[in-house]
Amino acid sequence: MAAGSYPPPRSAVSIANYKKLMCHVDQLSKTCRASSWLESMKESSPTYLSADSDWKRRHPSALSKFDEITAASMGKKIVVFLDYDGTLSPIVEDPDSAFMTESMRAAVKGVAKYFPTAIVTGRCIDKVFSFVQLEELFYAGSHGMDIKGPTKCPKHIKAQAKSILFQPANEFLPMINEVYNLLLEKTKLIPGCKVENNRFCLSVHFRCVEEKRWSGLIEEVRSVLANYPDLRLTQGRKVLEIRPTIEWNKGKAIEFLLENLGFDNYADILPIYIGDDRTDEDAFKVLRDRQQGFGILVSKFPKETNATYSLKEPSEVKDFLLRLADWKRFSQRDRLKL
Ligand SMILES: O=P(O)(O)OC[C@H]1O[C@H](O[C@H]2O[C@H](CO)[C@@H](O)[C@H](O)[C@H]2O)[C@H](O)[C@@H](O)[C@@H]1O
Repeated sequence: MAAGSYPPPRSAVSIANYKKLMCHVDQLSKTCRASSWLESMKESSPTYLSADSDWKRRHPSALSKFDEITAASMGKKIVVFLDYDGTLSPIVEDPDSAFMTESMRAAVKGVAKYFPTAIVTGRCIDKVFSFVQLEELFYAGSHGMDIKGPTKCPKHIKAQAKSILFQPANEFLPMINEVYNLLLEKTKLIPGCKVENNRFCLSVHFRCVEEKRWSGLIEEVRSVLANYPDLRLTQGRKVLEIRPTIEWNKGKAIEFLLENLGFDNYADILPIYIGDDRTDEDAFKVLRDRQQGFGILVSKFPKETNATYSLKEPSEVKDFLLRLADWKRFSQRDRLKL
């Protein structure tokens, strides 16, 4: 008998046995779905690739190809997009302690002096602002579902861009808060688990949860979400992320920002996006598909990516940002000398 066929063949199996069988099939498929989540939780993100040398050729260091990047920007306006965790700050166990260094802050401030610069993060804006503390930046929090212009506008930012405020998932706020409370309750007995409210999305952290408890955790999370079909589950670096099912992500957020920065000719912009996680791939893909600008993946290991270039870790991100600001400063000075 084909599993799940309907109506049940009465001659072959009694109704009671059929129900038992269906229950078993249902359990089995739940276990399969949970175990595929479990497998994915065990992997890093995005998926690691084993062969190294070809990857480095396809995604060379943005530092070694710095001249190529600046050459492509000739006659164009560079716009800088920066992910936060794992890009500007190293990954740490406690999400509340993911501070960026003073020298990284100075490097970000340096690029923002010359180029429109945005932080694009899964965090809520208030939280990421408490880490970054730079008023001259655009912020796209909650995976791009909360976009805000700078509170202190550098001269090169057009006035209309300053007032940007866009929140495409507003109607989901009550639901997100309800699910946040349910998840707090459901996971309170799982040692090391932390639920973070990122305003328009939620994070369930399992970095500090013993691996033997991961399957229990994913079951709890999925049991809560079963009653909320308008929310979906994705995964980042040792974190389960819950967000509205709307067609919005970091890629859409950067498209929105590019279109609303107030430049006359959108085609004359060269966006540079630097990020380390799966959610950043949406932004890399937008740039790749539009053949506009460059994605830079931050990773020590080869990973499947839509980024063009790579950087190994936040300290290299800092070097890249410092170099970009220096390059602009010197090229402006040279122009003045002419
Ligand atoms: O888009 P991002 O800025 O990269 O935000 C993605 C998630 O980042 C944070 O979690 C990650 O960093 C933590 C601190 O280093 C680390 O403990 C955790 O394991 C990582 O997944 C943030 O806490 C999450 O809410 C974001 O979704």
